[in-house]
Amino acid sequence: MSAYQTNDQGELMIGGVPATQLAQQYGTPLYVYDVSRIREAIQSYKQAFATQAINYSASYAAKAFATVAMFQVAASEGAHLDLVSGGEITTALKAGFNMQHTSFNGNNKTDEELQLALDSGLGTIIVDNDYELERLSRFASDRGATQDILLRVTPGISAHTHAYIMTGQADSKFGYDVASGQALAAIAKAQQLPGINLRGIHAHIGSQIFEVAGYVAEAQKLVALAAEAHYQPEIIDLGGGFGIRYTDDDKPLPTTTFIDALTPAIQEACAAANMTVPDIWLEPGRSIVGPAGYTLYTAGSRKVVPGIRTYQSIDGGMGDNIRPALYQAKYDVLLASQPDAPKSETLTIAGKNCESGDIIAKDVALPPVHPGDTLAVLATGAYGYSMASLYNRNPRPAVVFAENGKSSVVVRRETWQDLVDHDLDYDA
Ligand SMILES: Cc1ncc(COP(=O)(O)O)c(C=O)c1O
Ligand SMILES: N[C@@H](CCCC[NH3+])C(=O)O
Repeated sequence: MSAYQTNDQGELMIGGVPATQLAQQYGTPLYVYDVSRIREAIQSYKQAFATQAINYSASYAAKAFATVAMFQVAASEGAHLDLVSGGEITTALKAGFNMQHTSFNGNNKTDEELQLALDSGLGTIIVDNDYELERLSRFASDRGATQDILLRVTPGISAHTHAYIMTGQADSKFGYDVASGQALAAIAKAQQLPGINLRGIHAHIGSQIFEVAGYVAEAQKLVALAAEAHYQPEIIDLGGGFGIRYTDDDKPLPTTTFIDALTPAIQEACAAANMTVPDIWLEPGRSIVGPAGYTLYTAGSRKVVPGIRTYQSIDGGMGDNIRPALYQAKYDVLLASQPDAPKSETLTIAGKNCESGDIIAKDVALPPVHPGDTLAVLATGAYGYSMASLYNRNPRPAVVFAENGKSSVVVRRETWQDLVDHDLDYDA
């Protein structure tokens, strides 16, 4: 699929609605999702597994974009949810999500979060460490309950991605270390503790990954760990991390390529270890919502630094998209009214925050841009809204869903008044 769609007039279309119309109707900066693309991405996991003789579950990793409306779309497509905080659990409850179909990850779950998970009947808690395991055992036993869990382990695999989003290598804050024997000990311990039903093993090797080799190695490592522990898992959860296209530099693999590689890897490893093939669980986040999301901005002031570059400022920036500043992430930018017009300008798209590093895209080729024009940044659907901040007291943008030519607000725009509503006077 092309990275974007246009209508007969050559205008950028999102979910069947012209992007300039969305900008006019709802204001900018604005997050817009093409909901059909979210649905297609969820279905791509189902279709990829359909050809495999294996039981599976695909949980949407909510951290990529956690809102009530998104969880309702996930439910309508039959996806499960992976949650990482009390806030995400509360969002799932508000969305009316079947909590049995959710899992709960995180390296430092608080007592309140564990109790909320138990209160809400959350399906599977993915336990990260002994401190959590012992408290969960106690909390569940105290209420006469038994909680299904997986154990999160760190398999010692370095995926080729940005250092900040690598998680599977041994030097990581997440999970029980496999190499030093922590994971082996945890499997034995979890099987003994009251209030705990150990259903399997979980790992996540990183994010924005474009190779199957890491997943194959991960699958083999998890099966080997189970075999060494003389433990037959019901579930092996390989996490998420499937890479997407931000610019032409990124070459994402089709979902089927990943599934076609990791399924036989698990089957063969299980056959060699004389184990029954467990269910495979995955937790894709970025690949479900990333390409479906656009951020619309209005062009404002411009500064030409002769012989160096031209800064074109927009009415948003690092507050709504921290990824360029945090990971040196690259994005494509389009002139929404005529994305395919001849590109005669080279512009650096600068945010409005008080940071020199608040640059959304450097030296991008664009048609002539004038103040008031709508600019669209592509593939901002994952980790844009969910990592947004209030830096400089810029309110967070609204989120709009567009599908089949219709659009509606699913998160209302924050106002300046919202920002001060939480402030209290201090009687100095
Ligand atoms: C445990 C876990 N599962 C799933 C994900 C989702 O990853 P991605 O959005 O790259 O698919 C993450 C984030 O990297 C994660 O930490
Ligand atoms: N937030 C990161 C990915 C880390 C995901 C969580 N483990 C990103 O924007 O790429």
